[in-house]
Amino acid sequence: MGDNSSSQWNVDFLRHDPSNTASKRVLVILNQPFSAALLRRLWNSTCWHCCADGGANRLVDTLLDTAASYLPDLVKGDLDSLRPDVREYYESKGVPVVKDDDQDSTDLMKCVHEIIEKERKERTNQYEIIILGGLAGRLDQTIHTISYLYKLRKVRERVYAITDDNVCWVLDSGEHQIEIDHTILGMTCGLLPVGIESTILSTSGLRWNLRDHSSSFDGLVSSSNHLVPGENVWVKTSKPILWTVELRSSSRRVI
Ligand SMILES: Nc1ncnc2c1ncn2[C@@H]1O[C@H](COP(=O)(O)OP(=O)(O)OP(=O)(O)O)[C@@H](O)[C@H]1O
Ligand SMILES: Cc1ncc(C[n+]2csc(CCO)c2C)c(N)n1
Repeated sequence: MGDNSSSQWNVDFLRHDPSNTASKRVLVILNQPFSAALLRRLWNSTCWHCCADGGANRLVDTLLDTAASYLPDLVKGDLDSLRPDVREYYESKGVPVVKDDDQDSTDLMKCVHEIIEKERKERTNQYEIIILGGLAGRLDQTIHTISYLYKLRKVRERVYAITDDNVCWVLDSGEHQIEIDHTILGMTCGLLPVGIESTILSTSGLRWNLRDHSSSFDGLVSSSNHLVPGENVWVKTSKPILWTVELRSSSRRVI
């Protein structure tokens, strides 16, 4: 959380056997397409599940006749996208559907506020937050998701955004060890200097490494970089930077 410390990262929440760590994570489902395979993996590695408004439509439409086995703990938002049939379905199953009309915060923000409230009530440590969706589709929403990752990094340890194609999170200023599971992650990755003037980057474990090199949005942007088989990644950055890595296409299909 912005203290220039050294952090360890992994994507254990994408593994098949994460049940021992599910209790520390929560899932926010946005209104964007996702595969049933990805949803099931994330569901099993999280202990609380919230749909942002039309995210509930996606859940029902993706799970079809297995929807009753994956009931969310909450549907929250301004509810302008939630279909009446989906609302009726979840209400009939006892799922709380909560309308929040605030026009200065997005449905994603409304869900995160619920997580903060949950932590306050439980007097528990912070949950890790997995955001499903929000990285494609409307550009304003996509940029909002990334901006929110940046804002949340100031107050929370771990927030990830994931789709069938990518997983990304903000690496705060400091050093980062990123454990790479090559059975889950694809080859391509990027270090994207979003929202900062510039950063000084050093890396190892990439095909194209940098050493004390300046990176900025109107200068060097490390896109289309590659992971190296068998290696983990190390990043040192003087300013927060967005780390993104492609998911292996097989992890979208296998449940
Ligand atoms: N086209 C999109 N591209 C990227 N993210 C999206 C898109 N549509 C929705 N989302 C994400 O899903 C959440 C719920 O979306 P929904 O469609 O239900 O409501 P919205 O009215 O589009 O969003 P909001 O009310 O937050 O502006 C949004 O807050 C956003 O994070
Ligand atoms: C400066 C400014 N720009 C845009 C919005 C619009 N807006 C932002 S979040 C939100 C809620 C969507 O469910 C809406 C309508 C605003 N309020 N203030």
